[in-house]
Amino acid sequence: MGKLIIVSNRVGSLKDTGKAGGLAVALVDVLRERGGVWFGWSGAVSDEGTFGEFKIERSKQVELVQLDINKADYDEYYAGYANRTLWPILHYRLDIAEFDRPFEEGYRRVNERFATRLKPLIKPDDLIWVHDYHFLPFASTLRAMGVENRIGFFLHIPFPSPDIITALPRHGALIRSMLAYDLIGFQTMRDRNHFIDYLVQEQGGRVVDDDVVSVYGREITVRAFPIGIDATGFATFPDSPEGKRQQQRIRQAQRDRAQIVGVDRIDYTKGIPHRFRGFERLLEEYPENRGRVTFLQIAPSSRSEVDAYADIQRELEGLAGQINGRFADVDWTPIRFIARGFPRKALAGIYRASRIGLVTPLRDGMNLVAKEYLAAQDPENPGVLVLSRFAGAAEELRESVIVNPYSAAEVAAALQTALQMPLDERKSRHALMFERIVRNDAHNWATRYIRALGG
Ligand SMILES: O=P(O)(O)OC[C@H]1O[C@H](O[C@H]2O[C@H](CO)[C@@H](O)[C@H](O)[C@H]2O)[C@H](O)[C@@H](O)[C@@H]1O
Ligand SMILES: O=c1ccn([C@@H]2O[C@H](COP(=O)(O)OP(=O)(O)O)[C@@H](O)[C@H]2O)c(=O)[nH]1
Repeated sequence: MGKLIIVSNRVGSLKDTGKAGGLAVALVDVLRERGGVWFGWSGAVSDEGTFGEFKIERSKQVELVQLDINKADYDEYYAGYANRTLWPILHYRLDIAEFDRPFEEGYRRVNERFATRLKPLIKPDDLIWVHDYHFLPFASTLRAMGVENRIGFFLHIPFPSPDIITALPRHGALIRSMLAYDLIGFQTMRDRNHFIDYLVQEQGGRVVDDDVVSVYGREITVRAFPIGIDATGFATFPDSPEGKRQQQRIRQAQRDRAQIVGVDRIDYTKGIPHRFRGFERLLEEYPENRGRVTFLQIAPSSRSEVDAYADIQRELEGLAGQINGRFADVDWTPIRFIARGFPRKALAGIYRASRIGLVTPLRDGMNLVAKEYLAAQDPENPGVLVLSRFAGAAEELRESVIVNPYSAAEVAAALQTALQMPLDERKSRHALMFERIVRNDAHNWATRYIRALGG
């Protein structure tokens, strides 16, 4: 059995700092089991860029191998084609995407340089697993260099219908380059079906078997693999010292008030302003909640060099101020908006102390916060997850209160339902979903994918 090579823009960590997400931890576990390499960007920008020395971290049979990129790569690849063109289009936001950025510019250059640097590390039996929209053409670049290994791809973000994806200039060339993969995985059946529709409608593909599409003489497996978290591990976090400390702080400050919590990177896909308006509508239409319910939004900044991200924080500060100005009382502040991140053990305590987890993206590949909120609940007295129908997680978490995030009235009604939900119903909904996220945890997800790839 050859080693596993994981390629992704962000690379996990071998140190258990508690900061790494469940996904990073799960992938490191899988690498530890069979030995392997995790290859990607170091997160640093330097003059040598991809021509510089590898930054290597080793532990037993796992190696993290990382490269810098240079300023032009950062602007054209990460902050450029990946996050100004692909990210908005794949999240259905044609209105803010940049259409005049050819992928042949920095995006393809960085893919080619990373592939060139990876090539000498590849042995004939190795399995290669490439992640996310930063590296769509990676396999085709490797194939052009003569690499014949099994290569799989997993897309962490949505894949929209052909109507939308065909608005991407030169979509045909870019997506044809993905046909060099042997297995292409998506978060949901919806994304998988859109991709197959695209291959059939735009590239002359033919579905030959359940998950197999024949296109340009190749047979590619296209399947949904909804990503999981380390649910049993995360369930212990509220009882960690940091988790307990946060619960205590909230309970002291909130006394018997019900807390609603939202946790998201500041991103226009997450629907945070819509969510604020939904909470405002709750206070308007169900006035019995005034003085008795609070909303805490945690929102670390993200990709702030990209214009579409720059103004969201200011917009949220304005909205929170407006809503607080309108409803606050001397002893009650309706919205607390915190524009920075928290470690995951602290988040777990915050989730446990919150009566509602409010997860309302306008589009999201999966949304791990939804799963973490459930994992952190006390099974004997769980809170309620209010979840957007447009999060990938909604395909699995059917017992949450599902909402249309665009409708403030619907969000307000869902919050009211959640606030009034009897204990028995909360327990039964939570038990069903918790059992499901334990069964499909991050480790099972990775193992299933690798098996499907032939590992
Ligand atoms: O690396 P950044 O630019 O700082 O962004 C953070 C990550 O955002 C995206 O996350 C996605 O993956 C999650 C796990 O599968 C999924 O739950 C979520 O819905 C997605 O948005 C992005 O896909 C990652 O590559 C980024 O590292
Ligand atoms: O202050 C924060 C906010 C978020 N997260 C973590 O960031 C991840 C967010 O993943 P999700 O799939 O919800 O969205 P993404 O940001 O990947 O689009 C989750 O594991 C969160 O626990 C965190 O550690 N601290």
